[in-house]
Amino acid sequence: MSRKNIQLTEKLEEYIFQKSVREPELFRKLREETARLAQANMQISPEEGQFLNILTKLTRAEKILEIGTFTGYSSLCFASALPENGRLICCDISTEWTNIAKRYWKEAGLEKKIDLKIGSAFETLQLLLDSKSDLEWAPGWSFGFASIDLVFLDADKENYPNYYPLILKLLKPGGLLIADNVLWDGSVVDVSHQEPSTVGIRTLNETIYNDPSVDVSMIPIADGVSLVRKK
Ligand SMILES: C[S@@+](CC[C@H](N)C(=O)[O-])C[C@H]1O[C@@H](n2cnc3c(N)ncnc32)[C@H](O)[C@@H]1O
Repeated sequence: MSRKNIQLTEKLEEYIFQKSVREPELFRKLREETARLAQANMQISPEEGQFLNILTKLTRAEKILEIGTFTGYSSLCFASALPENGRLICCDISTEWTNIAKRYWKEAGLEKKIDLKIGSAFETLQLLLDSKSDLEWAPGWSFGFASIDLVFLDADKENYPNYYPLILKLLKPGGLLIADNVLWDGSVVDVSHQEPSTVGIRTLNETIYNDPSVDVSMIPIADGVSLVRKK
């Protein structure tokens, strides 16, 4: 019985890209623009983006929350997979980076499906949980307990454990949390790494593993992605 995942050589990675990634031209343009930023490595890969896109379609998610938008690559992947009546709520602390995202939402014709909340993720999660009626930045939608189909977590890693209980409350039963960077470039298994980001990710991974209220699968795609289904 094997517990081994295939080791990806550069050649195999290239093969996966060549034979599976169908990246729209506009998405590629955003990657090129983001590559000029010093923080470009925060952007998800096209392979992961396509994975998020297919998960959105498979789950038939209609209401998605993204925590950590940056210049918008993952948001394009989610919004382009939403049905006509679907909505993506994006949350980030940076107007500078999300202004880039906004340009691409417009160019992709997806801006009417996306609402942006600038502010700390913790505050936004609380706001969504406490709100019974329309929020001025997300008109026409109600939130609160068990109101969201899918959450993508890709912001400040040290706070992942603080976000988790709020996310679980916001998710509908059967809803999906997609947590990004759960392998954190391998540092989760290296005890010499005790920086807050690594500790945050380790704590989240442990919490999810011990949480009987969810199903989980940790997938070695990109920097590691956990799929967490609320029972
Ligand atoms: C890894 S990037 C997100 C990448 C993005 N998903 C993409 O596809 O390009 C993380 C983002 O989280 C944002 N962020 C950091 N701390 C945050 C916080 N406390 N609340 C909300 N967003 C935060 C950063 O501004 C940054 O844009």
